[in-house]
Amino acid sequence: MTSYTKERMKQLLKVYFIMGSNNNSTLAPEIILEEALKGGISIFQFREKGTGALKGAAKIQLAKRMQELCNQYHVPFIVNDDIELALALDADGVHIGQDDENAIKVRQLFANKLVGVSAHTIEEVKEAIEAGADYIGIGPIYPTSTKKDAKEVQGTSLIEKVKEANLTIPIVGIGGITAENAFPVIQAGADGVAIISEISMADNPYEQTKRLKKVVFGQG
Ligand SMILES: Cc1ncc(COP(=O)(O)OP(=O)(O)O)c(N)n1
Ligand SMILES: Cc1nc(C(=O)O)sc1CCOP(=O)(O)O
Ligand SMILES: [Mg+2]
Repeated sequence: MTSYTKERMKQLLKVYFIMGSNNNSTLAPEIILEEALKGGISIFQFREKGTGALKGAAKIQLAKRMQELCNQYHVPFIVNDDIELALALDADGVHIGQDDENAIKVRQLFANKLVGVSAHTIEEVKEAIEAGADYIGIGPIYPTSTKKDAKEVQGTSLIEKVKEANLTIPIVGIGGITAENAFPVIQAGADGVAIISEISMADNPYEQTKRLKKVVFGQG
């Protein structure tokens, strides 16, 4: 664990926005991120992967611009998968999946930073806790077309299992989450929702973020 308490971590997970340069429609990624920041996202993950993803200097430059925006709004900036980039930018943390760098090693490398781990079974959740993860990402909750290699849709079943097992690690649900279907994820026991397309492809990312935030706080 880092210096973030579990309670603080749970607050940060409320509306977790994730994006890269290929998740947008007409607006530029930086514009979308700033609108989402104004709308009240609680944490941001830079996830530059998939068709047409930037590489090399272009990727680093975009990451830096997005990090600067997050800093302006005092929102933690997390890097997906790319440990080297996270270290180079002194990011606030990293998110890794089961096919990425080993969680124990990542925990050591990012001793005072946030480490998020994806989990699809209760065993993976327990392993992530053992490795010292600050939070777990559970998904896909609903069908998603954003991640081509997503696992089978599991609804909220694993979230419920984690709560039944009295495991207190902060949880964020991910995959196909919209303002219309977010509340059951919270009701099942997640601390927040992780979103790509519902915000990044929205006509108005600011309004969409505000809508999601209301739902997560039970005011939707
Ligand atoms: C918050 C959050 N949860 C889960 C994931 C998925 O991570 P992973 O399984 O490593 O897949 P990729 O995102 O790397 O394709 C995530 N990124 N964020
Ligand atoms: C990045 C990611 N991880 C998932 C998982 O199940 O671990 S689903 C997913 C894509 C989330 O995008 P959208 O909000 O557009 O469905
Ligand atoms: Mg990954």
